[in-house]
Parts: sequence; C-alpha cells; structure tokens
Amino acid sequence: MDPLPTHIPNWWDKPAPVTIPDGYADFVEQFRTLQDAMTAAAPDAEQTRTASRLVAELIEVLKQSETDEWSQLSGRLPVPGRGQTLIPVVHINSETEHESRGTVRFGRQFLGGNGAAHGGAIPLMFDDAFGRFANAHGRAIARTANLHIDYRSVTPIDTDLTVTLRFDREEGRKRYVTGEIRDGDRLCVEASGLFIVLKPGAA
Ligand SMILES: CCCCCCCCCCCCCCCC(=O)SCCNC(=O)CCNC(=O)[C@H](O)C(C)(C)COP(=O)(O)OP(=O)(O)OC[C@H]1O[C@@H](n2cnc3c(N)ncnc32)[C@H](O)[C@@H]1OP(=O)(O)O
Repeated sequence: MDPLPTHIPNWWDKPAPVTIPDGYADFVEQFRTLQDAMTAAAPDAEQTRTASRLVAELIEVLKQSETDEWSQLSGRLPVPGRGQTLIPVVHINSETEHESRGTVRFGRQFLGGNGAAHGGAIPLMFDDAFGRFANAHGRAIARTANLHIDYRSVTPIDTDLTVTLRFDREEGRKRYVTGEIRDGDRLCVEASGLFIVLKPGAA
C-alpha cells in the first residue's frame, strides 16, 4: 500500500490540517473491495438480510463522525485515489511537470457489461487524474471546463492498464491536457481536457 502521510494538506485557503487516524487507508481499501464484492455477488435472502444489517451498522458508526467538507477525510488524502471510493485509482509510476505515467485497474464495481468498463467510469477517472495533474507542480488551482473522451476500443475490467497524461500547453488561464489508456499496446481511450485557473476571489 502507498505510504500515508499523517495530515491532510490545505489545498484551498482553509484552516488547520486534519489528522489521519491509523488504519484509515486500510479501511478505504476495504470499502473499495466491498463495492467490488457487492457488484459481483448474487446473495440469497438470508445473505441479503445479513449484509443489509451489517451495512446499517456501518452507516451508524460513520454517521457518529459526520463533519463538514474541510474536515472529512474522503477525497482529500494526498495519496492515489485521495481516499475517494467512487473514483478508479490511478497509481503514478513516474511524473514530470509535463507528463505523468501510471496504471489503473477498473474493479468489478466499474463493470458496464460483457467484461468492459462502464463508459461513465472512464471520464470520471480522467477528470480526477487530469484535475490532480493540472493542479500539481505548484500550479494555481484550476477547474475542469471541458472533458472529451474517445472510446477507441473496449477497456477491460480487472486488468492492469497503463495511463498516460500530458500537460500540453498553457494559454493565459487555460490549461490543455491530453491522455490515454492502453491495454498493453492496444489503445483503449484517448482523452483531452481544458482546465481554467480560477479568477481571483472565485471559489
Ligand atoms: C476542483 C479543483 C480542486 C483542486 C484542489 C487541489 C487538487 C486536488 C486533487 C483534485 C482532483 C479532483 C479534480 C476534479 C476537477 C473538477 O472536476 S472541477 C468540477 C467540474 N468543473 C466545474 O464545476 C467548473 C464549472 N465552471 C466554472 O466554474 C467556470 O465556467 C470556469 C471553468 C471556472 C470558467 O469560468 P471563468 O473563470 O469565468 O472563465 P471565463 O473568463 O468565462 O473564460 C476564460 C477563458 O476560457 C474559455 N472557456 C471557458 N469555459 C470554456 C469551455 N467550457 N470550453 C472552452 N473554453 C472555455 C473562455 O472562452 C475564455 O477564453 P478566452 O476568451 O480567454 O480565450
């Protein structure tokens, strides 16, 4: 597992960092496994009742620590996937200011049909990966203005795929990024995005 820092950094101009408890990263991984297991299962009535009771207990435990956006942990961890269990996790193997290379594996929860990843999971992955990359390397905060996806061939689930992101150019407040997913040599997806640096005072 990727090493977990002990605190969340301030991505926006917000108060004090939040402490990450021991075991939280493992819990996030378990939660992703739960989503895969849920998708892959065909429980009988008794198994459904048991699973439902356990999930109800889990909800009760988590609700005890419900908090605001700036204190929550999910989506804010400075690690691959950011602790956001909805998003396919891109593991970065190498990165410069201009290019990022890594891997992604779409688990069973991202199944569209017949072994192929859902067409909506792919832009979700790119928005997050582009968003992180476009905002990395000391660059000022920018938001996605547009995102374009070309599905060139089927993207398989449960397969280690390579992801490449490129920071193509910057024109004033506009940042242009492109990327692709490959299964071995086979091109699965091409993507491009426009990120716009926020105007002073914009949130
Ligand atoms: C959220 C970030 C957290 C960062 C923290 C640290 C990172 C931690 C990791 C986080 C990883 C997750 C990252 C998720 C990233 C999202 O998903 S962000 C959420 C999705 N995006 C949004 O909600 C954005 C909604 N839209 C907006 O807020 C505004 O439209 C925008 C995009 C800020 C632009 O508004 P604006 O600043 O008023 O821009 P404006 O002055 O109208 O236009 C500027 C230029 O851009 C052009 N332009 C504007 N929109 C478009 C467009 N759609 N198409 C083409 N051109 C356009 C204009 O024509 C203009 O061109 P020029 O005349 O200068 O040549």
